[in-house]
Amino acid sequence: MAEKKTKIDIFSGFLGAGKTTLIKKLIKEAFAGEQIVLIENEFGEIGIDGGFMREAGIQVNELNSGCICCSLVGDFREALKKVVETYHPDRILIEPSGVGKLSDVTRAVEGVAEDLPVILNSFVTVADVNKVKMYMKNFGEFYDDQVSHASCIILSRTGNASEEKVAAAVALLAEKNPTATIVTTDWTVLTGAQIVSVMDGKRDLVAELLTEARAANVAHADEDEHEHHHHHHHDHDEDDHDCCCHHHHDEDDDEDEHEHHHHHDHDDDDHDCCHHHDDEDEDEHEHHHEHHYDEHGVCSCGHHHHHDHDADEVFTSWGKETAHKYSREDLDKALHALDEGAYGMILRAKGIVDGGDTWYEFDMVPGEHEIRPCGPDVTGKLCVIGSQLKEHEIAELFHV
Ligand SMILES: Nc1nc2c(ncn2[C@@H]2O[C@H](COP(=O)(O)OP(=O)(O)OP(=O)(O)O)[C@@H](O)[C@H]2O)c(=O)[nH]1
Repeated sequence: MAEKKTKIDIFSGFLGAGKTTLIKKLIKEAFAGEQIVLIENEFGEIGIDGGFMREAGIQVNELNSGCICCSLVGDFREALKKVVETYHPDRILIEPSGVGKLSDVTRAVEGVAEDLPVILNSFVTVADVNKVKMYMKNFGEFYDDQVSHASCIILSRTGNASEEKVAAAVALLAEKNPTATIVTTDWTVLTGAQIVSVMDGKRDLVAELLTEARAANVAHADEDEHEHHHHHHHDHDEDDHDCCCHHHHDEDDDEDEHEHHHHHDHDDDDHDCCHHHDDEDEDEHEHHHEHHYDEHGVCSCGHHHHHDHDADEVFTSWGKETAHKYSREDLDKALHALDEGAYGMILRAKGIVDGGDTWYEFDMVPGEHEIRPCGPDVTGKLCVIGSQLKEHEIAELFHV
């Protein structure tokens, strides 16, 4: 009997895009009968997402480290091997850091997957419909890499977006990746199974139509030859038209083609985090070299980093554990303040804190935030990610 192969699905997406939300939905709605292992790589000092996954009883291997490709090749090889050999799961979901390059992740997974009974099933990229333009402009090096290497792109927050906004996002994404299926329907009205069938490539209408057209051509050629007039009906309403073509990611994708936009362009109408930096000189946009992997000669992933930037050269994170108590109003005020620009370019903040009577979890991305009551944790945790973070001021803002 053939050995069962574990499917590997990689969920990439920029900070706050909605990866965790999507994974939660799929685990609940689509993977209920399957044995799932989630491997996360949180960018940031405190991996807050680990908490809820642990609650859900799912094995989490958190790899808290800046350089995603390095940590993947180092810890990840072992983690993946161990997970496969110990659990023989049906699927392994990998959620890399929001600022990791998908190409680094997929290459690392492909490398370690060769000797294991696994198949790389999908490379999904979650993209916030409201931020496609802004992130492409400001963080193209990371963002475009995630977009162009995806086999399936799932737009988040389309429920509140206008048709024009969705169309504009699709046009930009399709330009960078003409072959990926782009899911535009608000995912709250889709079932998890519908989303998984797109990820698994079962419902690729373009492929179905191409197959149909090809079959029709053959049929016509046949007819011409034999002057027969049989009607060849090709029935494609079954879901088993498994076209694998869109899972191929030719290695000739030229990474050097990625432009390194680090200026802060703000001429769009999107909510953006950066509108307070218009007067910045492009060159002034610093690249923190605190975690410069070049000083070790070669990064352990073996990739050349000459013109590339590691995520942690551009993005930094600030994290604190705290027993401080925050009212909902305190949090609301602090999260609004973070979005004003005075604390650096904040791309993401999240945390779980003691609120006195209850605990609160919060999530912030540029232009919006959410505060939810939740159960207590062992201590409060705060995490802020962005570039040019004013750490001292952020600490003061949160009274820590
Ligand atoms: N309205 C709406 N909110 C969403 C959607 N997707 C995500 N969010 C919210 O956006 C915030 C961030 O979502 P996450 O799922 O944590 O995003 P993530 O990509 O895992 O973020 P990182 O942890 O930074 O990698 C949360 O407050 C979510 O509730 C969506 O489709 N619609």
